[in-house]
Amino acid sequence: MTGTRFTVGLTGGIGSGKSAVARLFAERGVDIVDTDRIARGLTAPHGAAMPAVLAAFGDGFADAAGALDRAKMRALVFADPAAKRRLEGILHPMIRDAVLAESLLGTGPYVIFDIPLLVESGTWKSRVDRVLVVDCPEALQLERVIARNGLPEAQVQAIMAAQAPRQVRLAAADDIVDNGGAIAALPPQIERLHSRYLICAEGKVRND
Ligand SMILES: CC(C)(COP(=O)(O)OP(=O)(O)OC[C@H]1O[C@@H](n2cnc3c(N)ncnc32)[C@H](O)[C@@H]1O)[C@@H](O)C(=O)NCCC(=O)NCCS
Ligand SMILES: Nc1ncnc2c1ncn2[C@@H]1O[C@H](COP(=O)(O)OP(=O)(O)OP(=O)(O)O)[C@@H](O)[C@H]1O
Repeated sequence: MTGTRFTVGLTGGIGSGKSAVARLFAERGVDIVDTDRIARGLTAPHGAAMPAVLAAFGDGFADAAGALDRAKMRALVFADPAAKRRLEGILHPMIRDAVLAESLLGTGPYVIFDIPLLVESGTWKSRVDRVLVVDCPEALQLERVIARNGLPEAQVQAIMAAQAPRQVRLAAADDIVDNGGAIAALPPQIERLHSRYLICAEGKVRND
């Protein structure tokens, strides 16, 4: 990637700790572009994707306020790969455009794209300078998501089955954050990575 700021693609399976890691970079002044946040905005009441989503899936997928009924859509797409492809076909191009637009706005030393599906989607790898994977054992992902969302174990398993396996994601990593331990183990790892990324960002500015 040339002509843009140094960009890190942050990824990891559901519940691996991407948001916790992104927060620590944000505290250090790094710009974060979060695709889950963008996707939620697109499917909020009057969100830009809602007309296309309802045309494809039916008005029954909107709640009373006109937002996406997320629980209903979650139950559908993680049980029906064709429906998942249809939803992604609507949302992913809109998410991609919004990410690239938002990345131009920040003023931090570099930018992190928080993209759960970076490894799966194929389109992002060439748009980031480094891939940072947040890793933890799958049993911990399961435990943390159930504790956070109260989702049934089978539904979390279905979401994990729709994502790249841990080893495939790790094979795509330039850098890895180990989140298999306590939250307190994160800051020293983020501090080390941040120091290195600042040097990379500086180098990129000089070479541009
Ligand atoms: C299916 C939806 C409605 C479920 O909403 P819900 O509020 O339960 O989940 P939320 O959006 O907070 O996502 C939570 C996590 O689910 C996983 N996930 C979401 N979408 C997908 C997907 N298409 N494939 C695999 N995993 C996914 C990610 O790990 C994500 O971090 C929602 O995730 C959605 O609109 N997904 C399609 C858009 C998409 O692919 N988003 C991923 C970021 S690009
Ligand atoms: N090291 C840890 N120890 C205990 N709990 C943790 C740890 N890291 C994260 N968590 C908790 O696990 C849950 C998932 O973490 P987080 O939301 O950061 O993951 P995520 O990868 O962003 O998830 P998603 O893919 O669903 O957006 C949160 O409730 C978070 O507080």
